[in-house]
Amino acid sequence: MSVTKNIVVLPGDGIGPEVTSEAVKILQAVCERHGYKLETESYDVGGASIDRYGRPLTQETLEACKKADAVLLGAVGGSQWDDQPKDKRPEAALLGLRKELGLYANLRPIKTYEPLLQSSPLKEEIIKDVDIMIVRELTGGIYFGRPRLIEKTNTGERGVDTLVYTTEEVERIVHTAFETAAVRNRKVTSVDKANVLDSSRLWRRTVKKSAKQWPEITLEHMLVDNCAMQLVRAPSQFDVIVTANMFGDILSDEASMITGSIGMLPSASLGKEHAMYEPVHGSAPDIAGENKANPLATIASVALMCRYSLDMPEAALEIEEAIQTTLKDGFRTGDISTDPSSEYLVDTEEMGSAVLKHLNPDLQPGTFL
Ligand SMILES: NC(=O)C1=CN([C@@H]2O[C@H](COP(=O)(O)OP(=O)(O)OC[C@H]3O[C@@H](n4cnc5c(N)ncnc54)[C@H](O)[C@@H]3O)[C@@H](O)[C@H]2O)C=CC1
Ligand SMILES: CC(C)CC(=O)C(=O)O
Ligand SMILES: [Mg+2]
Repeated sequence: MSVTKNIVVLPGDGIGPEVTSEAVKILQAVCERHGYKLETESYDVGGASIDRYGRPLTQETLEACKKADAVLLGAVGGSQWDDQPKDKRPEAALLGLRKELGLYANLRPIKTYEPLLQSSPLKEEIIKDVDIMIVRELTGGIYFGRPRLIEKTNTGERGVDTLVYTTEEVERIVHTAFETAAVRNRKVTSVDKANVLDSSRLWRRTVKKSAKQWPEITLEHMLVDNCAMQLVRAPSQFDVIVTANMFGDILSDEASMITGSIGMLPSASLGKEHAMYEPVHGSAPDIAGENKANPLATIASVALMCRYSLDMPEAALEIEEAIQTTLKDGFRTGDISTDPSSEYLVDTEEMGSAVLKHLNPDLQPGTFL
């Protein structure tokens, strides 16, 4: 690994630029501390790219992402681009990046932060020991299947989406899930809808067959509707959840409330050659431009970047520890605050600065993995 870390930053739309700029501050600090030079290049993506170039993702941006050590993305989307044709919508940039960079494995850690136990709408005794890794398949399934269209019929219109999974796609995500479980608590829950969908029947059959390579890991199968319920009823039963693209998308937003807010959940999108890091949340147009967004999901995504892409595992621990101590000291953005008159109620920039101040070299074991 060279002494320079080259990162492409794609701030995107809405709160994306606000949260990525706080995360870059943290990345800069840990690179300096560990003797690396950080070089960042920023590119428009999503709606910002449509406004500037007429396209949500340019070839230049894609090429830059391919050359970088890692990519940090904020979020894309907003109602002002709703009338664009589907392949020119901001979200097409995200799907395009994932596909073109081969990012088939999306890791979404959900771990309770002790100081936030009271911010969750769920009871403390239900969420207190939660430590789940959702492993979401990211480049297949219904978001990518063809045909996909809306067409006229004799009586009106019909909309069509297509859900396809191949054995190869299932095998490689199962491999990620089992290898992840092997360094965690050795349990994989494969979530599907095999009582109805053929793609899920193939998924389940392939998972069962592949699982034989990891006899030391417990495998269970769960239908997605039951899983949605179990995540609220008894989330500590889960270690690694492996699931299809859309199921993982929905279940992770649901699971974010275990931690208190969607503003807390980071993610790593990994492929064989490239990696992209992004918060689980979207562009939050309702609070965009107000300096109100919680930057911790994006800051925690930078920790994952240090661990999986930059060969800086100590820096990952430092960032995760700094988030913990910042929360322990009481700092809260609005989404995780239970006291609107607290002197510790902070804005996006203040939260980023608080984490920066808490970066501490004397570390406890990390929070994720
Ligand atoms: N990865 C991405 O770029 C994603 C993009 N989107 C896009 O984002 C746009 C808005 O989508 P929504 O369904 O509203 O989902 P969203 O995740 O942007 O927002 C849902 C709710 O959570 C709040 N929220 C989200 N992130 C927050 C943060 N960091 N701090 C505090 N509160 C936060 C928002 O204010 C909003 O009330 C849409 O155009 C959608 O397509 C949605 C999800 C992911
Ligand atoms: C464009 C969507 C698939 C983005 C999203 O909601 C996600 O990846 O979580
Ligand atoms: Mg989502």
